[in-house]
Amino acid sequence: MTLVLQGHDRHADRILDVVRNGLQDPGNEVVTRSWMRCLNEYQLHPEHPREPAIISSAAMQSRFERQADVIECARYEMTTLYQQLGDAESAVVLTDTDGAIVHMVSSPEFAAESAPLGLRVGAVWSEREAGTNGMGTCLASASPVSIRREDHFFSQFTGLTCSAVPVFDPSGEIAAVLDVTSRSSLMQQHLLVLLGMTARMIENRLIDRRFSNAHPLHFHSRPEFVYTLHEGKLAVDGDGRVLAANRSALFQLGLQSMDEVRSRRIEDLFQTSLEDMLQRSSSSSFHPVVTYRTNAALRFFAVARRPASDAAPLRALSTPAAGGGVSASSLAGRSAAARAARPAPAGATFKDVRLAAHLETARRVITRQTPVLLRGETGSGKEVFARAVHDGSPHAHGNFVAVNCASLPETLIESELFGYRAGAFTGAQRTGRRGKILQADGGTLFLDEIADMPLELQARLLRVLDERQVTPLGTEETHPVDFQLISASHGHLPDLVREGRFREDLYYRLAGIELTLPPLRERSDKRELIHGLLASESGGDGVLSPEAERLLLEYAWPGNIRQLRHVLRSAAALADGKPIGREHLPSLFADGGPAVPRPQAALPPAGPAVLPAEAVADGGEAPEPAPLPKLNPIQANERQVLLQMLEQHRWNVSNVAKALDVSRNTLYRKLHKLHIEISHP
Ligand SMILES: Nc1ncnc2c1ncn2[C@@H]1O[C@H](COP(=O)(O)OP(=O)(O)OP(=O)(O)O)[C@@H](O)[C@H]1O
Repeated sequence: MTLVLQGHDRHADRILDVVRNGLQDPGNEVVTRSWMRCLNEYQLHPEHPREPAIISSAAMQSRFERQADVIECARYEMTTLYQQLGDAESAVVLTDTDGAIVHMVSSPEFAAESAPLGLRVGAVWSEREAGTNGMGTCLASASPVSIRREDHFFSQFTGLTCSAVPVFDPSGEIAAVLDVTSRSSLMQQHLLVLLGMTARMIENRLIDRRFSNAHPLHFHSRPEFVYTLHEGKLAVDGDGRVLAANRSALFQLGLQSMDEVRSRRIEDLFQTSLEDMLQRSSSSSFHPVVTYRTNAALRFFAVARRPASDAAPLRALSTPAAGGGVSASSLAGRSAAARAARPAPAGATFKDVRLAAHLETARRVITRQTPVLLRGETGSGKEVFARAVHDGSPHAHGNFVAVNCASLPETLIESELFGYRAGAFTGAQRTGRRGKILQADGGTLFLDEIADMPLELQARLLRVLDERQVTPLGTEETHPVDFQLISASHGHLPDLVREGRFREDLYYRLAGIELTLPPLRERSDKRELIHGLLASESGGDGVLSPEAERLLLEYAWPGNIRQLRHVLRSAAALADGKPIGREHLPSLFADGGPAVPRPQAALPPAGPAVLPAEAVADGGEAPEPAPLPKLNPIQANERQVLLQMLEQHRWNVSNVAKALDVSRNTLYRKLHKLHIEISHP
């Protein structure tokens, strides 16, 4: 490793000079004060570097035990942060309050290179031992710090840059330090923000964990911030007394310390009782209810719940019913059936070099519970890819549950995702319904077109991802859930974040790793894909003439694999057993020409295969084409027009939406209503 000692005399001189002659750069006060402590208090000298102090593994055991819940709460967040950084020459590190490293996430290469410097579990990074450094100086100053290369007291660390933030426990004491140590000194400001967010997530988890017998109370002065990282969070006992609060709660209540809030009653803080809040929260399906701050007459929006430890077993929600309720045991049975019956799409191939590498990466990171965000043009195979990741993952025995956020009516997304109790709202099924999130428990949840999720639901989803538990509408029961998350978008989410249409914190949550799938025209396995799909669309006896093959290989495929599948299906039907030639691929290759004709023989009367939405969403058995439900003459006409437009635009929904001047959301809803299936052949 090139973390060099070179120039250490000059480095030492600079430190001694600054300490003796006072501050030259007021911006560096934290560093200068640390240098002073190192020299005067700890009697360290920059010219006499020390060997890293390492605690024996026997002694570390008791530290692990002491810090067990903090480490447990931090483990997942640290892995997520590491994936987000995408910096192979960095480590995310957690120390206890003595500066001893208790957990670390990094690449094996970086771990091996930096271990001799003491960057490993068991090493102590307090200022007393290691001089000025991210972890030690954060502990000493009890505040976030960035220690860049030459800020380090000892020259052996000047190849590194560290950013560190304190993690507080529910009593307001520092419980740990979270640090990123990297060779790169870029983006420190950005890094401190990310670290701060991660620390808050750990702190919130710690409250849930240590106070699982208490009533959680979430609040904020703006309703859209309830259930987010910015919310105030209190743990309240059965008598309505506050046991713990997060930092945001103190800030919003205008209090300085935990002592000022501990043992205060809910009535003192919000002019209402805990019972009243619980009742109103429950009857509002856990949408935030208004409440007031006593003295400052401030208005808050709040949700109170029963303790997580009271969570009812899954059975409470699961009535076996034709209408969608599914019992835990029947779910297990269905899960097995789904696995047996769920084939990879016929002709599926991932041999393109980029795609194969992405598949490998996604399969690797998903085992570490890192969420995967897929980008790719419409029809490029994001769902098929997600399914392949699921099938090769440790959760493959569970369900693969796909939810298309754009195709669900806004009013239904919430109940589809979270489920509901019988009679939770007008129109609810008599038996209640398990939401998609619960269906994905033990398996994989695939959120397609995530950019179309309404903002209020983004907050609820974020909460589920943070807390790993779900509360169906109309109930107070929380159900722990364990699922792998893959989401997809063909838009650029950071742009939407910038425009305020997508929550930044949710984006970071989803994008543990972000992979862009190549469009069909760029895939190196195009030939194989064409032949595989043709075999499946023609029942195995389709043959391409050399000219047709060349045309297919050269075409730009704006609708990607979905379009290719449709074209091959039409061509196979038109050729009727003969080799497919140019004449069977009509106007597709005349630029801007009319649509590819769809042969009646291969399809139901009014268009492509029509599947009931339910049949395709859960990754269940491969569905049979269903008979077209009865439509009135106006609907039938509308349906015909839409099918024609889809054909003209090669099944590119965005382009059709543009041509009709409606949002994609509206168009998806319309398609759904008219039983036009888009995402599958
Ligand atoms: N690797 C593949 N091999 C064979 N067929 C594939 C492959 N990937 C996708 N397909 C086919 O392409 C079509 C579109 O795939 P998919 O629904 O996964 O795309 P998508 O990117 O999720 O589309 P959208 O952006 O519209 O949601 C489906 O018919 C699917 O079976």
